[in-house]
Amino acid sequence: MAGTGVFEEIIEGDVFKYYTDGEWKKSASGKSVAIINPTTRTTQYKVQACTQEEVNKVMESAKIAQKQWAKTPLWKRAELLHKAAAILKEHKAPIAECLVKEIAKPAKDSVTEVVRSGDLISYCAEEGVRILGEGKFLVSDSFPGNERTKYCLTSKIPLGVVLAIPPFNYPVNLAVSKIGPALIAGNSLVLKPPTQGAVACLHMVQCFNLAGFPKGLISCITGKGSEIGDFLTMHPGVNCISFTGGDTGVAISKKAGMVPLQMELGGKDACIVLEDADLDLVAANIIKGGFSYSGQRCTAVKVVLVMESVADELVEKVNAKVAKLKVGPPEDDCDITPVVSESSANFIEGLAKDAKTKGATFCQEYKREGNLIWPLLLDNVRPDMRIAWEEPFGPIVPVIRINSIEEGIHHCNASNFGLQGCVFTKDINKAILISDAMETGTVQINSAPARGPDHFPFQGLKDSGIGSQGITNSINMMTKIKSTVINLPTPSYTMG
Ligand SMILES: NC(=O)C1=CN([C@@H]2O[C@H](COP(=O)(O)OP(=O)(O)OC[C@H]3O[C@@H](n4cnc5c(N)ncnc54)[C@H](OP(=O)(O)O)[C@@H]3O)[C@@H](O)[C@H]2O)C=CC1
Ligand SMILES: O=C(O)[C@H](O)COP(=O)(O)O
Repeated sequence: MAGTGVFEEIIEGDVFKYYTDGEWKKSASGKSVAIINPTTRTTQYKVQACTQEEVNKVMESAKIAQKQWAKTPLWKRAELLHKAAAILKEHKAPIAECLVKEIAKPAKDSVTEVVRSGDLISYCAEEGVRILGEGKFLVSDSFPGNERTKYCLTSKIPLGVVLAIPPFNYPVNLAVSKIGPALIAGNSLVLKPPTQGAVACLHMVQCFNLAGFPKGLISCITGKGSEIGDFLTMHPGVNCISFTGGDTGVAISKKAGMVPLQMELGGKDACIVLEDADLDLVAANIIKGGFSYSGQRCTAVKVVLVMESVADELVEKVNAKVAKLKVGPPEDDCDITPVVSESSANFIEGLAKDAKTKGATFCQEYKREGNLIWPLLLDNVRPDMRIAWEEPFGPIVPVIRINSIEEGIHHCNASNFGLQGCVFTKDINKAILISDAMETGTVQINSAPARGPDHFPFQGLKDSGIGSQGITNSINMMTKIKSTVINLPTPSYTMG
């Protein structure tokens, strides 16, 4: 159960504490933020509403701790990360329980998220040891006009204090996808968890605490993003921001100072279906890609662009599978669970109503109880409908019928998003041409979009982000290059 056993020290009364200087503390604000259970719509947990003064102290400690950490041998950093990964996996049950209660993630998927996060941390440790153990050696005579008088040694060094802000939908996994690379690269880390998902994050942070990381190296500041977010992201002590979320990221990138940014934002992932596609495979991937975790994934299939000649058959196959989806509470491991908040449910409903008014075909009856929205396939969606362009982050998948491949590519590229996309066809040559034409960070051939496995590069074009994630890319992004040049008085050429 949350806040018990090894997690007892992270809670006092009914409010979870925040983590700073290797200790769990109550905020001087005396205020807390309520976390609403999306299923019951009542307060499930409370976390501290941290103050700006507390943020200042955390930044100061992070700066001091980082200096020492950067002098810690790489193999020791890796060893501690492996330890944290093992502790996290050992305590997967209580952490998964938090995910079920805070974000209504189905029970089995919640466990998977924690285990995947442990594996991600271990992989960071291994990859970091490999790629940070190497540098470059350059000699000057390769550039015109130079003799071999300069030897340049380059290595990757830490940035300093990394600020990590993950979203609600993968609070643990998208937190460790920032924490692991930051720490192995010699940075300190300040985590601002999403409000929904904060308690799961606090439990995860306790696993790092139990692993024995130095005081101040990792901190976790809680509070509403709308209240402390700007203070954190504009704080002069921050040397790098790694953010995953929605439009907030666009605003942050305009306000942040001269620091490297890693932004993974929204998406409107298109699924282009050609006439020769295996329609059973497509239907299975629309269900998995569009409806898993009730469509609350940045990589969810958010619009199907299917050739008219096979559209009827595909819609029929998808509908048959939608009918089999289990709808209900996350505790029962249902496929479709309540969406994260009432405002999110209202937004999704707004998209459905707009589509109804404009004449979309509702393949199922629209049904909602509280935050629970039944899965819905909308056929004959047209470009004048909001659902054709906006991301519902809910269990609604629109289908647009197209008459040519060019029409599909045009719709995909007209989006302001460019995260992922997918194409279904048996013709690999056509698939490659379409992949090259789609303006998205990744294109999946014959499978639904996905970020994982976690070491794959993951990046969004246009409003979908800045930079690239994935373990290797994140480690590289959280370092800078340092060069040392040895200048010789006379040229020296190696003769063997
Ligand atoms: N490309 C990707 O990898 C992914 C993208 N997303 C996108 O994220 C969105 C849904 O996630 P959601 O959590 O609602 O996204 P938000 O952008 O609302 O929130 C993301 C994080 O930002 C925090 N935050 C809010 N305001 C500020 C601020 N002013 N300054 C700094 N931080 C702030 C939030 O805290 P708090 O919760 O306290 O408000 C939360 O931790 C969707 O658009 C989805 O597509 C989601 C997952 C992955
Ligand atoms: O936030 C998200 O939606 C995730 O980045 C998606 O991860 P997945 O595609 O591996 O489920």
